[in-house]
Amino acid sequence: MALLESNKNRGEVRIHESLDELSTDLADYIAELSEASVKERGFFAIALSGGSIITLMRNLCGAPYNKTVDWSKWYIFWADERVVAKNHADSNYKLAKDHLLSKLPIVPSHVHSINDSLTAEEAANEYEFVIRQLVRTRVVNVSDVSDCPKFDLILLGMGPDGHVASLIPDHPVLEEKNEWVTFITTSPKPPPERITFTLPVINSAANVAVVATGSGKAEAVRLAIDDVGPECAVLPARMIEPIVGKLVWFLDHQAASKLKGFSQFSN
Ligand SMILES: O=C(O)[C@H](O)[C@@H](O)[C@H](O)[C@H](O)COP(=O)(O)O
Repeated sequence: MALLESNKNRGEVRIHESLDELSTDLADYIAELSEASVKERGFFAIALSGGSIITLMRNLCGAPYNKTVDWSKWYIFWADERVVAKNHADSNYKLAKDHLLSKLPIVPSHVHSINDSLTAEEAANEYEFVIRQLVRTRVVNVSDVSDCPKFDLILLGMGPDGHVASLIPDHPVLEEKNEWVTFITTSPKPPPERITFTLPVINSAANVAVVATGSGKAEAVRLAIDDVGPECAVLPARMIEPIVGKLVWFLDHQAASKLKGFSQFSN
């Protein structure tokens, strides 16, 4: 793993030679944040996304993490979810359950997935209500600087169009300032109906990690990280700017290949 120093305002940029190396680093990073958070607050509230990020977290299921991580303190949420039944192949809950959660000793009542019997709007409202209850008891921390929850870690994938969670480019969802969880019915990446954390919630987290791999993401990575002028300001991934939290990018060489300063790693 190497650190790229090009645009420090955009967080820490970690570049990996292979997906194996990235997975190892990602598991280490998550385990370290879990330890720090459990020590400090007694809980670890982590929000997952859908897509390749789940399989890239696979190392958490093996040694040493299966023994060293205090899984009993983990509380699982989703930064976005597709509005389908929980046993549907498109469900982000199912993806995480099949590849991760079923292999870890996480307390079932600590897994907070959406209610799949509701409409997208109802599911978003109910999910926000659930999070509000957990903020009240401080299972989920509260931000000192915004009227938002402060998740210990929000993990995001990124699409080739620069979307993160279900915050898609040029959509009014990017303007949502009042809700914690909202919904869309027109996602270009199927399925169209989704619920999503809003930008204020993501930007209030203690830690946000964006994971992007493959050459198809290289242009979006460049627009999200490099100093490329005002036109990139509307890219959802560029709008990830934690107010006081820490932003870390996990990239492989292909996804990082268009970043300024990348050539030093490619020889
Ligand atoms: O439910 C979803 O589709 C997501 O949460 C979405 O934001 C995803 O993380 C990105 O599209 C990256 O997905 P890939 O890593 O599979 O490209």
